[in-house]
Amino acid sequence: MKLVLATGNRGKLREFRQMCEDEVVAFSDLLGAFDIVEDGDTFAQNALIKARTIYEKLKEKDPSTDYLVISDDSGISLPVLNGAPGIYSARYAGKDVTDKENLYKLVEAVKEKGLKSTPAYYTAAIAIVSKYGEYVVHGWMHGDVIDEARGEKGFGYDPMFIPAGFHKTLGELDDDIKKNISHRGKALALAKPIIQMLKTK
Ligand SMILES: O=c1nc[nH]c2c1ncn2[C@H]1C[C@H](O)[C@@H](COP(=O)(O)OP(=O)(O)OP(=O)(O)O)O1
Ligand SMILES: [Mg+2]
Repeated sequence: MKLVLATGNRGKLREFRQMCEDEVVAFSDLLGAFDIVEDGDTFAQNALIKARTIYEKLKEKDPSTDYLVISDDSGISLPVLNGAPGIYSARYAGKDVTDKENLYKLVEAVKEKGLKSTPAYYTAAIAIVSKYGEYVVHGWMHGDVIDEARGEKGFGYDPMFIPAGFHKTLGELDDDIKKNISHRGKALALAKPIIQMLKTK
């Protein structure tokens, strides 16, 4: 069974493909690319919005196929910023901004607090939508963000995030380290048995 991933984020698509044994198809390959309005109040609500939207459009297009759609809504939260940017991580620097603009705005926010580093955590909510129902699982990754960006690996805020127990940023660490400790990897570890159960129904 193909897993359809309801994301437009290339970094996420790469990581899901690295972590999933099943073939992961980007929804844009089946439906063309389009934005989905994420107006939920939580990561879980936004993940469900994305997975439901793609599932419904696929069913309209091809009613005879059983699709299993998964999505990921994720972000970074800083207690020193009362949890910001949180669910607004993708648009922290504004509408239609790049990862780099978001990253450097958060680096500046850490500097404005007069800090060299401060605790932070990533949250990932993965939603699964199929004809048998809907499921949501979560994963978190704790660490610190620093007042500079180091390395080009990963995506988004990775160059300023140092996972707990490490001294390098996720911009400096390889994907094969990140996938074993990340919020996305932990959420996917919970999603996989559900996906397996749905595949065998
Ligand atoms: O592992 C990560 N490493 C670095 N940054 C990350 C990570 N995980 C999420 N993030 C950041 C990127 C984006 O600024 C926001 C996700 O926003 P989010 O709406 O879930 O994703 P998105 O808009 O990029 O793509 P989509 O909604 O199509 O899945 O948090
Ligand atoms: Mg998004």
